[in-house]
Amino acid sequence: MLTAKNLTKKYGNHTALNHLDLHIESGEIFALLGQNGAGKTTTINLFLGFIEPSEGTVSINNISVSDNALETKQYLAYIPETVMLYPNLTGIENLEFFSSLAGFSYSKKELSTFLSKAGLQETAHQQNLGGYSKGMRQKVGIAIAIAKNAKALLLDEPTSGLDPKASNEFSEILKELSANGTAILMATHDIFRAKEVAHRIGIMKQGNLVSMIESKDISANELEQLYLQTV
Ligand SMILES: Nc1ncnc2c1ncn2[C@@H]1O[C@H](COP(=O)(O)OP(=O)(O)OP(=O)(O)O)[C@@H](O)[C@H]1O
Repeated sequence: MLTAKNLTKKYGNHTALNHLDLHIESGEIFALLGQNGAGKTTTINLFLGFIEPSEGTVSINNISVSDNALETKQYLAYIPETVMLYPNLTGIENLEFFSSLAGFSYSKKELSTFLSKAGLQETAHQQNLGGYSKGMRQKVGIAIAIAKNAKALLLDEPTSGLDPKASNEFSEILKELSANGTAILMATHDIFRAKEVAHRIGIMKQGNLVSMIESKDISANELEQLYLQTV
């Protein structure tokens, strides 16, 4: 579903991402670990089409992002570290607006069901976003992904700043989306969460994907050791 071939991004003489080869299947959760500046956000931004590769290709559902930026966006949902929504609109109104941009027209009841599926308590559906916590905004981001029926979900440090319970709930929702066939690429600094939620984990260093592990083959402690040895 998400494929990078020989994907490289240079800024002047600096190589932010170096010959990345990666394929993430439908239903797979892939976590990218790595120190600040390792190239995780660059990878996500290339999949989103926010930046152009210097070399190589990136495709979603076998469609090239460079050649068909609009088409590939139909398949994608993106949750950045801080989900930016309209503070003066309610949860339902935000969801209505963003799903309409993707060409969907849902009833208020359907929109409310998506928010509940994303784990947002019903009392918050009619409240303005301005009063939401970070975790609640992340849930609206998840609801947008559900409403768009996204085949692929890109997440950039989605659990940073969430309390452990909110982070755990978030991981459970990611697992449900994956069970329904969504491919998920998640950049994170949370080694424990990566082990918990991902099927495979990649560790990046200075633009290179230097380790790739099946999470079933490693404990959280071993993963932490590997991370510390790698970066
Ligand atoms: N617009 C830009 N111009 C120049 N260099 C950039 C630009 N964007 C990113 N870089 C560089 O590319 C490298 C990779 O950055 P990237 O944001 O992908 O790292 P990251 O792994 O996401 O880090 P973090 O964990 O801090 O979010 C860094 O050295 C960064 O300084």
